[in-house]
Amino acid sequence: GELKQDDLVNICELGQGNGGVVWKVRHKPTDKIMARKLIYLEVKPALKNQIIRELKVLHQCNSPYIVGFYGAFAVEAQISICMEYMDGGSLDLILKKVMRIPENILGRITVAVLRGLSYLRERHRIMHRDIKPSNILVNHQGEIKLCDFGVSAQLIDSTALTFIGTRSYMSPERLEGTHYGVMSDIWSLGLSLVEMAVGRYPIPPPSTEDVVDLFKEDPHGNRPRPEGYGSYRGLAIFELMEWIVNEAPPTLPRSLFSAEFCDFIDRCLKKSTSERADLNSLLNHSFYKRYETESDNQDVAAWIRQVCRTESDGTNDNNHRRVGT
Ligand SMILES: O=C(NOCCO)c1oc2ccncc2c1Nc1ccc(C2CC2)cc1F
Ligand SMILES: [Mg+2]
Repeated sequence: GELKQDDLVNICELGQGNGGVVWKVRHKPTDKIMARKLIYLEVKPALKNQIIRELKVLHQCNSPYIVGFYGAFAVEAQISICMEYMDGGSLDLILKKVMRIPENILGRITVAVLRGLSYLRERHRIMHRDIKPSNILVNHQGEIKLCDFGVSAQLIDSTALTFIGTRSYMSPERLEGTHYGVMSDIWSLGLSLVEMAVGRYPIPPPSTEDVVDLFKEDPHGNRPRPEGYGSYRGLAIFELMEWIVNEAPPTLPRSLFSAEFCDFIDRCLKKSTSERADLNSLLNHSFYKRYETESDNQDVAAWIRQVCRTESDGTNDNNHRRVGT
């Protein structure tokens, strides 16, 4: 049945994004645990009703690579989107716990994201529009799913001016304001994979010695980052956008990653959309092929357990307050 505010009980806050806050809630009538995203919007009632109507299309969004949807409703100026609770959290939070994500896990993430993007395009004729680590969620079953994609055209329009993130995963063509499409999602995937592989936002690109430093402590990347690690002073958002449009794209150091992974990244991060790989060619790339055969999620499930164990049972010193990156 329809979800409504009075049936939801807050358990704890899961996170604050630009423009939205997410709560872990319990739906009393069904006792189901959900994630409830609240988006504050001051729009005329007619537009709010249109957004809710467009969000209800999410009931038809059923894929192992897309976060489940329970319902959407509005109370005053708050839009609520109730979705599947993913108990492993988002990859940006995971990245804060570990130094970086190993290549084999990044391969499984790549399979899930490409299959999720294909599903959204083939079955719903939409692109994601906001691929980045915080919009890729995992759970203890080892499942990897996408959320926060542009299913409601009116919500896109109503938030276009406010939802500019602090660090941009936007493609050069999108920053230049020219036409863009799913090719822009491919750029964002490439940039997100480099960030998760190296352990810091990759623009401006870390120098070779920076990368060697990032890797020298612990080649396996399981030890959590020491205090203050990665808190390099990034560029201001406008400098960053200029860099993305004018400078060469980041690449992976060939000495630390497989040739297939490096090639996959290079094809995602072509600045010119005509040279950039499209979804179908990536689904035939050797890096994707290497990981698409995995029949179960046990490798990811084991890694998530390990990552969450290092955080919970305090087997190392990463329980101190973390320096904001
Ligand atoms: O959250 C959004 N942006 O995050 C910035 C604020 O933190 C967002 O931006 C949109 C634009 C257009 N239509 C939808 C959304 C949508 N939210 C959304 C989309 C799909 C799902 C699926 C159930 C998994 C859940 C969502 F919360
Ligand atoms: Mg998000």
